[in-house]
Amino acid sequence: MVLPFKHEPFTDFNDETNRKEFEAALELVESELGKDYPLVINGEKVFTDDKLTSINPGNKEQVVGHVSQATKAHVDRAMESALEAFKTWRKMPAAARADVLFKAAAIVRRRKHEFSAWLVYDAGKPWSQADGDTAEGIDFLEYYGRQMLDIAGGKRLENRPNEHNAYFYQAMGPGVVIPPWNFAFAIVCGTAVAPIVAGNPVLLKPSEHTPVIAYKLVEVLEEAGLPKGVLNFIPGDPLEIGDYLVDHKDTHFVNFTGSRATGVRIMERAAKVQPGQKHLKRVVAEMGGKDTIIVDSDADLDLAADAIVNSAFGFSGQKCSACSRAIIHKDVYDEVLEKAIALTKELTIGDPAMENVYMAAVSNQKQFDKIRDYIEVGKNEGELVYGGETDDSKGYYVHPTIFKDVDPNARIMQEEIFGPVVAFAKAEDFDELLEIANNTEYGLTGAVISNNREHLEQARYDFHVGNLYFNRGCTAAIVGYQPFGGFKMSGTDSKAGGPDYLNHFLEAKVVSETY
Ligand SMILES: NC(=O)c1ccc[n+]([C@@H]2O[C@H](COP(=O)([O-])OP(=O)(O)OC[C@H]3O[C@@H](n4cnc5c(N)ncnc54)[C@H](O)[C@@H]3O)[C@@H](O)[C@H]2O)c1
Ligand SMILES: N[C@@H](CCC=O)C(=O)O
Repeated sequence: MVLPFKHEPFTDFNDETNRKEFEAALELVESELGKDYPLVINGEKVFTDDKLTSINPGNKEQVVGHVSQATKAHVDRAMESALEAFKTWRKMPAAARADVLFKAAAIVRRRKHEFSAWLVYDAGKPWSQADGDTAEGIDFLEYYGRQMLDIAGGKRLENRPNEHNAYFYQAMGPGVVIPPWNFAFAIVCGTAVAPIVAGNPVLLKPSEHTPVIAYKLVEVLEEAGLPKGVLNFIPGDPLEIGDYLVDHKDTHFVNFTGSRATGVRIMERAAKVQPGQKHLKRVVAEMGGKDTIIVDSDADLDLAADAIVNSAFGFSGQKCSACSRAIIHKDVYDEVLEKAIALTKELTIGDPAMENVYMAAVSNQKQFDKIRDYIEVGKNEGELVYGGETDDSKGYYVHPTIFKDVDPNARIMQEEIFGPVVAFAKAEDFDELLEIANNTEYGLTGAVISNNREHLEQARYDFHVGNLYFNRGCTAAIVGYQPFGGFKMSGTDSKAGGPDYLNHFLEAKVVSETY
């Protein structure tokens, strides 16, 4: 009997014992940096000469690992092994498939700080953010295992005399999983294990920025008993194998999370039927955000400032859910801005491998350059009232940055920056707060800080985002509690960590028997 789902608790780093244990995990992982990692195809470890090097974003000199890169020929081999594995994995009882996930969750839980320490080095995550990422990965394993058990029996249909009707779900076939680097354990884990537990073998192409922690997941699933060929690990240059994976005639689905540009490209390519392809491909594409917190005239202003600062600067704003727009009622604008600046001044920034800091380096040079450029753009679009400093001499450090009096149509109000930059703007009344909140092409998360029940109810239906929060920040959805996915150009609204998620990777079948 499986216990009810409960989300994995976060570690309290004020506790001396927890801090010591985390430091020990960092030491362990540091002693393992710089190793070589293979592809995994049909359970076989394949080392290639062409390797990508993963570095610590907080300390560019430090090599986290050298990871073999797959070619198109490797993709073909991986697909063949996935097709072979599909023959048996799809018929494995749902409970047995779920057990692999439950066992993997138990393994990761026992080695939780070690996984988080890998995230500190591979993704540059501060301790608490790394801990949250690992906890979310555990949650996905526990939640999707249970969800599979729940739907394994199918749905009830009506029966007539001498006729028995059955409605059940079956796997679709092998698919491709393409995650981003920003939740380098949780999203990799969730987007891979959901189709797997549903019975579909997977080709996993991790982000080129965080391949080592992705390999650690592959090891765990193997240890948990996943049969060979069900999870093929094929890191590689997206320019070489990205389109090839999506276009492959045997790809049945693409489970993608990443930028709008890549998601749209995948959608378009996957729609084209290739020679020899005998099915339509499904695409789950969870993409970017330009997320807004609106603050009403009647609101808890300390809560508002806290929500804005933590949603904008947690993990340096590198969350699709991050608050990059704070739209404030004119009566409380100055006060909220002042409080937000005061809170931001208290944030600590540094190398996350050295101490438990609030913010660390951003992920990579491309990210750093992009954010720095947007800060320059912002200087012409509003008034820089805090931060703006950047330094990539040792790692990719960007300080938390606040602009005020920005036109809601300005570039820094419309384009996803994916860094620690938040723009403030003023609105006349609640209608205008909502109008500005909705005036982007994205629709992922948003929050309303208000004591006015009528206004909250108005926002419930008129604030067009997939994940809307009242009187809290707009980040940190929890599996099973806030299923996650966006509207508009934020994606296909897949609601990861929610009760319908596995259906994206299943076909419903009806069998009707006459007696
Ligand atoms: N909506 C969500 O749930 C969610 C969650 C996390 C991140 N994101 C978004 O992800 C973005 C940041 O991640 P990123 O920088 O890794 O995004 P990205 O689009 O650059 O890369 C995402 C993945 O796609 C791969 N890729 C790149 N080009 C490809 C191609 N032509 N074909 C196939 N695969 C290709 C990359 O190698 C990577 O694995 C942000 O826009 C963020 O908002 C969204
Ligand atoms: N699910 C995460 C965001 C994932 C994207 O980066 C959150 O709710 O903050």
